Amino acid sequence: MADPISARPPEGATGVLVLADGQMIWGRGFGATGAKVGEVCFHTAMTGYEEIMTDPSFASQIINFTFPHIGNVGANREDVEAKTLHALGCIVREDVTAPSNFRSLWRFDSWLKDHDRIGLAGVDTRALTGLLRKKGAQNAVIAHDPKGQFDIPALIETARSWAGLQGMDLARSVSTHQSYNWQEGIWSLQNGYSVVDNQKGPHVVAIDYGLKHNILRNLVEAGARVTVVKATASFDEVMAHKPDGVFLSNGPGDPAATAEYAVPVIRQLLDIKMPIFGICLGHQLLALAVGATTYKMHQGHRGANHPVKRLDDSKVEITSMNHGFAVATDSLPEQARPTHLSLFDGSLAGLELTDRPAFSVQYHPEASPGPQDSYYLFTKFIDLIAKERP
Ligand SMILES: NC(=O)CC[C@H](N)C(=O)O
Repeated sequence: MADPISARPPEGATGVLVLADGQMIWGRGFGATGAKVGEVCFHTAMTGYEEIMTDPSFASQIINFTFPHIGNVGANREDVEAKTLHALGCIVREDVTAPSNFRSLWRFDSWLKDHDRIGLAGVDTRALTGLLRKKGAQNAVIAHDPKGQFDIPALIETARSWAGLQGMDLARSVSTHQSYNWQEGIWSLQNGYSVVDNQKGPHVVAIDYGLKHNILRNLVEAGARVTVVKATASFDEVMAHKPDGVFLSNGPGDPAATAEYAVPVIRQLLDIKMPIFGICLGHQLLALAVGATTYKMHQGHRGANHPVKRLDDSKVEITSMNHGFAVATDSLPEQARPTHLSLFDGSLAGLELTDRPAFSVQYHPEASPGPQDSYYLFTKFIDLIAKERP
């Protein structure tokens, strides 16, 4: 490798990804200018870049998209998973084109710029993915300057001195500050989003560690009346809403760090046999609450076609995944039964408690983006509540 400090950008480079080990990946910057530090990881979904960029689970992450054409349907108000973009930026193969979609409101690059997110185009994203598979997710800086002037030593230092996601609680920073009700169902081409009034349905309190809107929509479609509360809500604050069931959401960062304030609340909910359903970070927190441990994965799972084996009937669900931490299967206590396994690496993809009405999955059944094989889990939760709280 060339001396990283003296390596010059190729002609016309207006963007760069600087890895903590000093490697530089040059390209054409787009979106906002400046520099941002985070973890660079790769995502293999072929569609759904709006959902991915707005998913709060991607806070402090830079997404390297393996699909080469990203941004070509622009951005709209319907496909977002949160009010703003949460991924720090993205790396793409092809330059962003003008949007070609009747729903598009913004060009992808101006959408990034408006939300202070940096893009890097013209990168050999396959080679970068190869590097990330080999070395694992990397701490890095993504930078964009239209004049192509970069203080490389300073960027390397920023990437090197960033603490990394391990030990980092990010749920608190992306969570809502105030409780609110949610009534929107899932989107259809004919009707867009409809308001679903489930006043008589079971009341689900969703703890927002960084939740995605499509999870709330699926809970509503399954029949729940939904109230969202902040990540740091106490047991009493949760119970003040008189829940029939509690949902633990997905979210960014290290589950072991978020556990400090989330686990005591979950344990109290388990003690009163509250029906619980957790997704992704919520799954990890449920596992931590019963004494299991989590670990940081080498490269993580991020894509929309991850096969998962359902152990009860050996059926395979094709799932959407986005996680960089996982629950250590061998750390599960006796009363936590593995229900799903990743067919990519055998890691734990779901569990169920045998002595409490609680279950969780590591993947994203709300399928946003991705296949809808696992929508049934939302109904399973509502059925569980009906059984436990007739
Ligand atoms: N989507 C999520 O909830 C991600 C959970 C956790 N931050 C992880 O990376 O494993």
